[in-house]
Amino acid sequence: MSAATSVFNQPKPVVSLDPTLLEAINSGIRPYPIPSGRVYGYGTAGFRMKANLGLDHVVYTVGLLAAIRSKKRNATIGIMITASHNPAEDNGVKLVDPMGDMLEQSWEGYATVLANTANEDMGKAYETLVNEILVDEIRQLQDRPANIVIGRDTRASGPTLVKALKAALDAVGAKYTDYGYLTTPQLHYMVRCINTQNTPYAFGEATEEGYYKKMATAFKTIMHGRSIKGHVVIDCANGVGGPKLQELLKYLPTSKEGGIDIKVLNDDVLRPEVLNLDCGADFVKTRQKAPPGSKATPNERCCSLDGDADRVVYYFTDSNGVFHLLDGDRIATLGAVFLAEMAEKAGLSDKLKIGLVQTAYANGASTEYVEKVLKLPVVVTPTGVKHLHHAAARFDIGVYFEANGHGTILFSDNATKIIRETQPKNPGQKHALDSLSASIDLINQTVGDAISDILFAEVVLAHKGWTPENWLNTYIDLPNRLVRVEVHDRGLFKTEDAERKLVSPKGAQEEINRLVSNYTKGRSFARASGTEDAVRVYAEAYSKHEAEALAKHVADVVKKYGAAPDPRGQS
Ligand SMILES: CC(=O)N[C@H]1[C@@H](OP(=O)(O)O)O[C@H](CO)[C@@H](O)[C@@H]1O
Ligand SMILES: [Mg+2]
Repeated sequence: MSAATSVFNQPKPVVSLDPTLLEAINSGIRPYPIPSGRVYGYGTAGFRMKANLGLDHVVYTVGLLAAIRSKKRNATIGIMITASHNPAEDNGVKLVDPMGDMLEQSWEGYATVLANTANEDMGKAYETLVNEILVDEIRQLQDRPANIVIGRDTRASGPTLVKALKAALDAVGAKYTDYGYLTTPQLHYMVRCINTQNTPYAFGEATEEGYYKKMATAFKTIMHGRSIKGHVVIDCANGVGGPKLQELLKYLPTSKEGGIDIKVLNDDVLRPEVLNLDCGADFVKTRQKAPPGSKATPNERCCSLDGDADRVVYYFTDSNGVFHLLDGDRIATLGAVFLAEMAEKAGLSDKLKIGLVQTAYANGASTEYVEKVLKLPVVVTPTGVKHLHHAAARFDIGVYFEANGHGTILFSDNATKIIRETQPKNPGQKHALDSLSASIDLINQTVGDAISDILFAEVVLAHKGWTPENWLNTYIDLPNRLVRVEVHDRGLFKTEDAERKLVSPKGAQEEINRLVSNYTKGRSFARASGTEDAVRVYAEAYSKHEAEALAKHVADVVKKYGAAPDPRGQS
């Protein structure tokens, strides 16, 4: 009998965990019951809700799952407590995988099952998951150590949630390091640093200081011989990005020293209730205006972070007082312009395949600019950073951004090796290779990082000698409109082709197609939101008036197909 057959013939062992462990799990969660009627789901960005609706229960269960994940991967796992751009009274929790990426999607189901388990069944549920995940015919991994790192934003509910989390980790004997306040991308950075230390891919030193030093060193290298015009105003949404940016400034040279002048706005973390209130990236992107507190003068470069500093948008007001947004699409094209130019100067155009990844929400004009002017390939994925991230990893240099400002740039191991091992033949080539090499360190490749994205954008603007107006004029955005439509059951709205076509309800897509064909440069799609109970409709067209009309008509189609069934049975 071959070894393989004998393994197949063995029944899977069933492991019973120590009853005192199960009792510890059950008693640890006792203070955190599920409020009646609550159902939780691990969504696009983990669990997110009003903090007082049983989030402590959910966080406890995330602690249990993190311990199992850590044992399974034999690596440190991250837990971030944040609700990003959402209101101050919300909070949330998400898991970070060993390389600093988001939790593997197939595990979201486990997270959802545990979160919806009643307190008295929690020990048993943990045991069931251990058997499903950590026990098989060949190995039993339940006794491996578990290591977790924790970060949180500045929300008032944070400390209580961390307490619930630690109760879970203590119950199962997991080791943990609580970093306290961190931006989301800083936590992703820590996880990757810890898991790559003493390897050829060591990412950096797993401390805040290590993060600032890595970024500042790369920034100084890449700035060599370039100078940034004027200053940049950064609105920190009164979130954790404020104090972290202030900290980074201690490591960065000012413009007099060949560096950058940053003016920090909205960094009040002592009043948690002002978080994301009339400020921040989401406010600016959705309202298409500067925060009311902004005192920006014409053409002053401004940008806004969100509450956990993983998103950024730029903007300015021109001399006629007109507001202009430079969103994620623009940051992506700016990065691509620079990297393509540097790759060419380094003589590596043929060796490094550079590509862009967008979602259907990217402005059609940006896609056309990348394909026709920059002559780079564009891949479109479903909404959600995890989809973009994976698609970007297939290029040597993959630039990905959602229009709302969340994104980063990935360099493959192959690209890193080529860039770092190519011997320059002249000073021009050396400068290009050094710039590419420093970009690898300046950009936080684990996840979108507003602070790192800003430094990179500033360097590129300096390199091109561009004002925000020059940047804006690289292409002209098609006027567009995003509408939120509440329907009876958003689950009815199913899509294909990277969410650009509805396959259900039957007949809806045909109606949308007919509408779109009436508009010059018209494009529109409808999809169910992954984070809100609604369907989103996006439309763009040649003029503002047309884009708005198209959005309204498509929203009407969605309303019609999404209406509640007639209770009398007549449709
Ligand atoms: C149109 C839009 O901005 N959608 C957002 C929003 O997703 P929805 O699935 O559309 O609700 O939240 C996601 C998580 O923050 C973010 O990744 C995404 O870009
Ligand atoms: Mg965020």
